[in-house]
Amino acid sequence: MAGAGKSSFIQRVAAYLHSQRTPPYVINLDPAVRDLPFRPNIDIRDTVNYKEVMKQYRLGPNGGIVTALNLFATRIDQVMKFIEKRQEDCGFVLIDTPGQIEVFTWSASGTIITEALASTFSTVIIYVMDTSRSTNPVTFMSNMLYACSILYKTKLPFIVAMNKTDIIDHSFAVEWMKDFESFQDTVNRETTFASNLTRSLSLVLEEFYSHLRVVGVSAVTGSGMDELFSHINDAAAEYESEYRPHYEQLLREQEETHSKERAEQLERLHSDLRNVAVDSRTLHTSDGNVSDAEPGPSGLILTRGIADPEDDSNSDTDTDDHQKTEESREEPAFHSYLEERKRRLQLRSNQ
Ligand SMILES: Nc1nc2c(ncn2[C@@H]2O[C@H](COP(=O)(O)OP(=O)(O)OP(=O)(O)O)[C@@H](O)[C@H]2O)c(=O)[nH]1
Repeated sequence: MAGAGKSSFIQRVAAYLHSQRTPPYVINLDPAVRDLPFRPNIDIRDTVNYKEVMKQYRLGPNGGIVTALNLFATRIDQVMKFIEKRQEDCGFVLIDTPGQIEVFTWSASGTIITEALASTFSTVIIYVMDTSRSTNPVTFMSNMLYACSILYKTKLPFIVAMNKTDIIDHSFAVEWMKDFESFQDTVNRETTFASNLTRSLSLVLEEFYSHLRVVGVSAVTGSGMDELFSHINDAAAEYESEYRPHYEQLLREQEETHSKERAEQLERLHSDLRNVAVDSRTLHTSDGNVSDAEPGPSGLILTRGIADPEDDSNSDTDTDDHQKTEESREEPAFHSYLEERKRRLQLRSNQ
């Protein structure tokens, strides 16, 4: 959520990795952020001018961010190449995303970017939550619903980083997740519609909580980093054992579907060409012989337009008929003309 401390968290994680002598590769995907507490290696703001996008397309702030991300998503191949190049010397790639859930998680470009990354690299989602602003059970539940929807949308290994533990310890939230009664007791103190809904939802989320990795961190003090990385390593291992085979299976299925479609298209092409061949029936091989066999498509193309001497001699078209008739009429006429000329000359010589 906005202001949860995502950018501060990235900065803290990057500092931690630097201290471990494994500097990360950092990408900023938030086009609307004004000041970043870290220097990204790739920054969406270098590619797309968010303010200009808003002006040109007459959009509001969220529309501007979505459009900027759409434009950036068209370059994801290049981003992937940059990451691949740096894979040797960077063990981790940190990606800061826009906070609004509809802008990244539920947008087409957000999905394209996530899937491109997740189909190639060990990808882990970290949901940064503002612990100090989640002490109210209704706000806590909103945060959990956000987290849950991101998990179900991305279907990737997932960690909840409860940030700002320097302000308040996250143990109350962990207790609410583990102990349903304790959460109900807190909610029961309120009788609003939101609290009734929250009570029902907590039942639904029990299953989600049971598989969740939760860690308390402070982007300001840097506490919780060791535990966070232990969770990240677990999550990465989970990616390799469960998600990668799943993605590879999906890729194989996609490839199979494509090759099946290609084969069907080729088959359609063959049968179309066979239909053409049926019309012409008799075909001529390249050596000039007549073949009754059905040709392949290339045979048909090669023999098209080759002249057949027999056809020429036996040609029996309307035009030929017309020429023959004319010639047969012209010959006796010419004879009688010559006869007439001869007769006149004889007459003239006799006179
Ligand atoms: N006390 C305390 N404050 C924090 C912590 N992390 C972040 N903050 C403060 O929370 C505010 C928001 O932090 P950001 O890192 O900008 O949060 P963000 O989620 O990136 O914000 P948006 O990009 O606006 O969504 C800033 O004033 C930070 O100093 C923390 O661990 N403890």
